[in-house]
This record gives sequence, structure tokens and C-alpha cells, in this order.
Amino acid sequence: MPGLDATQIRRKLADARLYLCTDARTERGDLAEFAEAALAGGVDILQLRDKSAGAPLEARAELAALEVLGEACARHGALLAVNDRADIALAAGADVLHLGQDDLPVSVARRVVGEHVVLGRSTHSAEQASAAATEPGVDYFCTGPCWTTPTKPGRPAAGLDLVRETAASGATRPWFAIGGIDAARLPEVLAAGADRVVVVRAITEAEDPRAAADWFRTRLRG
Ligand SMILES: Cc1ncc(COP(=O)(O)OP(=O)(O)O)c(N)n1
Ligand SMILES: Cc1nc(C(=O)O)sc1CCOP(=O)(O)O
Repeated sequence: MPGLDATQIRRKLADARLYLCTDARTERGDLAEFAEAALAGGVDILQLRDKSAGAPLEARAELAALEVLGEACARHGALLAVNDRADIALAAGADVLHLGQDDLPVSVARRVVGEHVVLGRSTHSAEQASAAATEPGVDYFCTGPCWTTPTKPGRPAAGLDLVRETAASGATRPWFAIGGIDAARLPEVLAAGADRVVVVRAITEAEDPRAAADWFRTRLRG
């Protein structure tokens, strides 16, 4: 299946509402089956983020998992995202590279992945969000965590105030709220002004990942 070009990737990013990070699920079932279910339920961007052993996957294992996710994303017209590693994003033919505050500078990552890959940045304060909203080369950013979360231990909550401030800032780049978001809390996140979210456990730990994704998709797409 041919890959998406830069224009198609940016259009899909603009339209994206539901972003899922998953681990490689080596011990909890089949990655292909999980990806198929989550994407059928309406996930727009699927990121491999596997820190389940307390450290990132080795490069070969990461590439193998990305191949599985990439095939599923291509079937569903979703974007494939890589966390942290520009070299792996390039090698995997990913559409998206997500960078934290301590990861590669955007200008350096851009040199590695080229122009067509979308670059995202994590932000945890109004200052960081404002920088990501204007820094050249950043295509989207995330604000959080809205609540403390076991998925990101040690990261203090930025709270919904950061979502409110970002919404009020009139940021024109796509931005996503992240951290502790589940079905019960989504209404508060939307009321604070977000219209895009990133989730992990709300779908990865759901008994029925397709139904969980579909629940979010319905609320995010109105
Ligand atoms: C979409 C998305 N948003 C935020 C993060 C967190 O990135 P980072 O701060 O680099 O932390 P780690 O994921 O590397 O632990 C993300 N991965 N994806
Ligand atoms: C990976 C990650 N990054 C965050 C940030 O604030 O940058 S919060 C987070 C974990 C989100 O997981 P869950 O949906 O299970 O709470």
C-alpha cells in the first residue's frame, strides 16, 4: 500500500480527534488484533510507546511492532506515530514523530526525518505550550497531564487550567489534551476547551478496545 504524501498527512492531522499510544502488548495479547479493534473504533493517530519494561524497546523489536501497526493504520487511513526516536520514525516510514521536552530539538529531528513527517511536542506549562504553538517545524502539541496518571509516573499534573489557557490562547496549530483522560473525565476536558485528546489506558486497558474507541470518537466528532 503506498504511503501518504505530506499534504495528506497534514490534512489527516488537522482532522484528527483521537490519538492513542499503545505498548507492544507482548504479554497481554495480540498487537495486530488490538490495533485493528482500536482503529475500527475510530482512532485517528496510533503511536507505539512501549516503556512497559521501564525502558524503551530495543530498535529491532520497535521496528517489528511498528510494521504491525503500520499495516493496520494503512488499512484504516490512520496516521502511524513513533515516540522519541527520529531514526526509527524514518526507518519505519512513520507519518508522525512525537518529541518530549528532553528529546531531540525539532530542527534536528526535522533534518533526520525530512519534510513530510509531522512533528509533535509535549508541553506541561503555558510557557511550553506557547513556545510549541509558534516554534518553526512543530506541527502539533500536547498539553498535560490533565491529571496525574500511572502511565507517566513522576509527572505532576498540569491540570485543566493548562487546557483552558491553551484554548484561550487561540493556538492555530492542532493541540491535544493528555493524561488521565477516561470516559468519566472526557466531558470536563471538552468543557475546558479541548477538542482533541490523547489516551492510553482508556483504550489499552478496555475490555472491548473497539467499543472504547468508538465511545470517544462519537463524543469528539459530535
Ligand atoms: C501524543 C503524545 N503526547 C505526549 C507524549 C509524552 O511524551 P514525553 O513527554 O516525551 O514522554 P514519554 O512518552 O517519552 O514518556 C507522548 N508520548 N505522546
Ligand atoms: C505518555 C503521557 N504523556 C503525558 C504528558 O503529559 O505529556 S501524560 C501521558 C500518559 C497518558 O496516559 P493515560 O491516558 O493512561 O493517563
